[in-house]
Amino acid sequence: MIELSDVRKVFPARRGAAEVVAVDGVTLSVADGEFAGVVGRSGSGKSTLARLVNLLERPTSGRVTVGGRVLTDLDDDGVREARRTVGMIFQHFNLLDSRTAAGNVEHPLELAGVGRVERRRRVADMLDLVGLADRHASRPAQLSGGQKQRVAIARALAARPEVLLCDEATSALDPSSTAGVLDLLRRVRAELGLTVLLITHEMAVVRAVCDSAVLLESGRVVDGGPLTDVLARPHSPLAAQLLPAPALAGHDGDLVRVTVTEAAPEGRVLRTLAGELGLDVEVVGGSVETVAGRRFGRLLLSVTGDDGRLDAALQRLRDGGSLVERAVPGDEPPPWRDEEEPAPEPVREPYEPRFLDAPDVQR
Ligand SMILES: Nc1ncnc2c1ncn2[C@@H]1O[C@H](COP(=O)(O)OP(=O)(O)OP(=O)(O)O)[C@@H](O)[C@H]1O
Repeated sequence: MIELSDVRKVFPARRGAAEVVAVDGVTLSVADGEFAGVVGRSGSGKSTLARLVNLLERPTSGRVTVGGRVLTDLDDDGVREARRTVGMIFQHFNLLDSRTAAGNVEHPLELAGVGRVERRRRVADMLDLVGLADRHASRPAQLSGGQKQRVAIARALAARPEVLLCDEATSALDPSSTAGVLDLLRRVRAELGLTVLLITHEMAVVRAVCDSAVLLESGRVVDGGPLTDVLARPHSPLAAQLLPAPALAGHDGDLVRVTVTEAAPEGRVLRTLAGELGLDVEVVGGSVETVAGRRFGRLLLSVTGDDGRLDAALQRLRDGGSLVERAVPGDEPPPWRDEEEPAPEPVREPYEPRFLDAPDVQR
């Protein structure tokens, strides 16, 4: 379980730059075994939030609890020890070039003082788990991006963490490697009962694997919850990013937004408007997808015909449980582009200070 209670992180002013409030009073709870996403535009505080969970950054104020232990009450030695219960994977893998896949997975176990026989056993188990047993002797340069991330996952899991933090873990991968890594994360979550906190700017990743998500804006949580709740809320800014259907100017008819759930499917809306009323209906945007095992969607219709009949029909549809409303151009922000490059990394302390001893560390 991860619990953040009113957590704030302020980076002090430096070299002429003003102070930055990166995380601004976040309260968040991720249950044992939950797969939770944190999304937001570049600079909204996602990575800082992830680094606060394992105290790579100490919060300026607030409380961080992982697995029942209040990390913010621990001294630096206590935090180093507790950090073993929190694995982390990164966009650029952070593997040691000079070591083989097996050597990389073994590294944190060496640092933790695990004996040689046990180390070897766990390395073999972990490489097997991520499907890379036959590449144990390969060096990172000989592996694809997806394989490197699998090694990084094996390394993160070798110390048997309770929590796995994934910071843009698929952002450097092509779509098929992304799908493979997400499948693997889903599988290890199920097999090992892990709690996963996944930081991403890619909505497709959230739709594919998360049970819940929060939307960060300027360091604050502005929306969130189980995806099945979020996607059923017509005015959710997070749903507008997960299944975008923004109203754009340039359509002849009246715009109607339909929120699609299994309890409120779009069929009745289309049958009523087009079939019963004979209005001219065109789908001008949106999508319907399976998320968290259920069918959800947001559709934007352009409806041409008698205005008064349309209003009466929308009211009747709402009374019958359909989620419909008039939309006007610009009433919700356009989606962030999935391919949007995250901003350059700010200078940060490394994941594991002792990795710095290695001359070939990649960051
Ligand atoms: N070590 C640091 N020192 C100063 N400012 C920092 C530091 N780390 C992050 N920031 C600032 O905090 C804000 C949030 O940054 P953060 O990297 O957490 O956002 P993000 O949502 O992860 O962005 P991205 O998706 O681009 O990685 C930004 O304004 C960033 O410049």
